[in-house]
Amino acid sequence: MKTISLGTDHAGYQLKELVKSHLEKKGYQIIDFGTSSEEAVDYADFVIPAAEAVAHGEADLGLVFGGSGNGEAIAANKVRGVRCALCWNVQSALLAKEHNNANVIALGGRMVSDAEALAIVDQWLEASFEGGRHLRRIQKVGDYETGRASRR
Ligand SMILES: O=C(CO)[C@H](O)[C@H](O)COP(=O)(O)O
Repeated sequence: MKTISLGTDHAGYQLKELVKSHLEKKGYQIIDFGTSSEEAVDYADFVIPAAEAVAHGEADLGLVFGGSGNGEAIAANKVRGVRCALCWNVQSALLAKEHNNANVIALGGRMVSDAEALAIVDQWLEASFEGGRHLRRIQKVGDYETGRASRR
């Protein structure tokens, strides 16, 4: 069974706990990088470690949470090797895997209902990367990230 890393700030804490319980019931291994309460914190301190766990191969996939998910996606995408997609509905989650092969997704706890969030997570986990033209595209992004190809 896959290992999934989790990271959140205070605004995503409740949703992180809900998703954690949902995934544990399904048998996933969880690495929880916190935060562990609704006390205000800075998302970079929790999201970047969760993203690094994916980049370093300690986790297969990662989930990051915040109020909107925007800053969390930005932070996760600073980690080399991470493709983090902000997901706000089931369709965006499906495409995050089928087209982008996102290895991390970001969710906004103030943006989606609990039911929507669980449906998003399940859709992303169940979907498959299509490859083909999408592989070529994510490879170009990866080549830029590793400095092998300038886009100018
Ligand atoms: O979504 C976020 C970043 O994109 C944060 O969760 C949000 O900015 C936290 O806001 P506040 O400190 O007002 O609770």
